[in-house]
Amino acid sequence: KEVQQAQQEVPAENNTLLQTNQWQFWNTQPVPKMDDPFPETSGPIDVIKKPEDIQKDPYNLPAGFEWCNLNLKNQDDLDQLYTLLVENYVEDDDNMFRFDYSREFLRWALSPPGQYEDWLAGVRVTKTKKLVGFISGIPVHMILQKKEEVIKMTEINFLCVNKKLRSKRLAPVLIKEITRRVNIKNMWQAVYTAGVLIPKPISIAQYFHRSLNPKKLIEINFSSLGKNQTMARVQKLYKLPEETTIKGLRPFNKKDAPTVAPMLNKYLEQFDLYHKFSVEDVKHYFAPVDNVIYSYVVESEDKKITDFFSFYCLPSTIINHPKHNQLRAAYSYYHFSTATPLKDLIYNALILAKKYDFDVFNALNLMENTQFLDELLFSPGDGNLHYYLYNWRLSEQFKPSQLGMVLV
Ligand SMILES: CCCCCCCCCCCCCC(=O)SCCNC(=O)CCNC(=O)[C@H](O)C(C)(C)COP(=O)(O)OP(=O)(O)OC[C@H]1O[C@@H](n2cnc3c(N)ncnc32)[C@H](O)[C@@H]1OP(=O)(O)O
Ligand SMILES: CNCCCN(C)c1ncc(F)c(N2CC(C(=O)NCc3cnc4ccccn34)C2)n1
Repeated sequence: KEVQQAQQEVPAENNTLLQTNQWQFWNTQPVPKMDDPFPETSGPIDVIKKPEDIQKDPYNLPAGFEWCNLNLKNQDDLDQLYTLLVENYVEDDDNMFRFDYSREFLRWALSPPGQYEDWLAGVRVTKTKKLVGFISGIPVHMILQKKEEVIKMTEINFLCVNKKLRSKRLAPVLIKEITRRVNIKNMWQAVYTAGVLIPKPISIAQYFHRSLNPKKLIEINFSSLGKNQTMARVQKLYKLPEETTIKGLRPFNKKDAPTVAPMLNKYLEQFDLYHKFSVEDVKHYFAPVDNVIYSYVVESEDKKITDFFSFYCLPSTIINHPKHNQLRAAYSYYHFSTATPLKDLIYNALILAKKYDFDVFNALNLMENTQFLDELLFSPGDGNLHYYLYNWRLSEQFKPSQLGMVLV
């Protein structure tokens, strides 16, 4: 009571000394505090535990709610997850856009090789069975700085609580429950990203956008006309050829997986954080699926694969716009180059994205992406993507160029 009283008297910005409620949940978790110093060597934060130390039963939910495992092969579960996210998932700060991950996309992103059936954790209203909360984990083999050490961990994503149930501390319960389900599988680390700042980012990447349909982007206020720019001038500036320009460019197919996997892993070795792709992973993640994932290889005269790029399809709902209701966005995913310069590969990705009627092509400034952002006319976005590790303290802050992994 007296703290609240004191906080009222002291202006918010400088009552941090009195701040007793900041990071109330995250301060209980094995993640670095915002102002922790860096240790000599990287390593786990928590005491080493065993699966048998982990509680067997799920965390308690408020009365009237129950846990469920989603099975995305079941159309009804898939519909419920799609509906929860399309109505309640990430929006920009001005609430103009909300992600619209499609059903096909969710099945692709959440059913990789080795997936566990209890890592798609949902919360339902007991009476109506309506899905009102969700969090997902998928298994990944991560390489962290030391090239020979592969850490089996989970990649967490799609944390979502129905808008009507916000600020009831449901997120910590979802996070603790997925942690329990991962620990039981003898895995103790996680990787995740978020637009929000929480303790404690290992790196902060920035979004960049390349206009493909500038007229629509300006109409929906995604972009704006520069002061001495006309619409005609802007459309000319961003115009792309009808056809691709790289000889030997063709869609990736599953038969390429045994060749592409080792080449992709080799390319990613230059970074300090990335995951190792099995041949099965490459088959799953890169087999083209319309309106989900687009992947291409460059094949030389003697049928050798020399280069690879991919982008994923993530539309956004345009909230309350009279003329447009969907922004079609393509996001740069994984690539490698051994013969064709990266900027030529991505230039061809732009040509293909335009051909598939995307409005914008987004990329982060991680991996070697800064090599092409300026030349291919990307502009910096307002979104930052914070990268996080759970239960792992790094010996240094990573620059985005040290990151070799893209989450959807
Ligand atoms: C070893 C295995 C470990 C596995 C787990 C690894 C960790 C995984 C971590 C999750 C990775 C997710 C990756 C993605 O999916 S990032 C995308 C997250 N989803 C959205 O932004 C969708 C729209 N928003 C919502 O649905 C809700 O606002 C959510 C569910 C996000 C919070 O619900 P609500 O707004 O009703 O709040 P609350 O009262 O329940 O809880 C408040 C507490 O929650 C902390 N909070 C708020 N937003 C986030 C966030 N994005 N990551 C982590 N923590 C977050 C907040 O700081 C506060 O804690 P503290 O400040 O008091 O300490
Ligand atoms: C945990 N998963 C990480 C990736 C999720 N991804 C794709 C994402 N995470 C945070 C962002 F900041 C972001 N941005 C793309 C940039 C952008 O396009 N901003 C305008 C915009 C259009 N639609 C939306 C929807 C929500 C937020 C901003 N939006 C900013 N993307």
